[in-house]
Amino acid sequence: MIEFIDVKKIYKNDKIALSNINLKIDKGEFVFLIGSSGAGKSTFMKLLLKEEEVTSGKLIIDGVDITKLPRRKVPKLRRSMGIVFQDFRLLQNKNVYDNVAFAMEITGHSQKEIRRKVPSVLSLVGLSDKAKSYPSELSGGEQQRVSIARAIVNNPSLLIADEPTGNLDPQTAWEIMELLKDINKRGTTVIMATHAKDVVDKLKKRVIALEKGVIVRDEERGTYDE
Ligand SMILES: Nc1ncnc2c1ncn2[C@@H]1O[C@H](COP(=O)(O)OP(=O)(O)OP(=O)(O)O)[C@@H](O)[C@H]1O
Repeated sequence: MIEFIDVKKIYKNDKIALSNINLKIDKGEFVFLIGSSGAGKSTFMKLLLKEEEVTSGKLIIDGVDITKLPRRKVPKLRRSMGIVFQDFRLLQNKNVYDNVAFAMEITGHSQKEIRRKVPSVLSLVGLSDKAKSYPSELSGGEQQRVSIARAIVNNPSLLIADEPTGNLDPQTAWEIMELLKDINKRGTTVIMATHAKDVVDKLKKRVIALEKGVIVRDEERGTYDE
């Protein structure tokens, strides 16, 4: 469970990126984070990842206030989260299998565990036949599937997706949304920042709308516009 209590984020240049953020996200929820450019969506996600520090307030994840978490415990926090970006961010010199395997290697898994887990995750995202392909040989949708496989291979409890369909054509975007829905059904909490009105309107999940750093709307089964 995630809880923001009076969270404020002011960047070093005095820019107030988020203020008065109070919300709870239960385990297993699917949440869309919407808002125009500069509204604070990326900042919201960076605070969860502890890539940026909260200026004031508390941010509690599974009972721990991460604003007080010592540096040495940050890697463990990040291991409990998977992250997917709009631009995929795959390692171009590694094939599909190795891109996913690498995420397990850097978190200290054995080769035996890797050989067991990577094929099952590639199968889950529908890429078993592309294991030996390099990112440059894949379509955008396939590259996003690899990045999702990499994000979930360590069984994170939270998946953070920053505009995951932003670079994809509408049909491919829907396929990626189906995959994210599947992953959510298996118990992973999903927080997805998006500008994709059609996706938000169709899925009818919780919608948290930010405007100039404050929450202006928080609706169960919400839509993109009010
Ligand atoms: N490192 C930084 N230093 C100073 N100001 C920043 C920094 N990062 C973001 N900001 C500012 O904080 C505000 C919120 O930015 P943020 O990136 O969270 O918005 P966003 O909703 O994710 O936008 P987009 O949809 O364009 O990604 C903006 O005014 C931005 O200029």
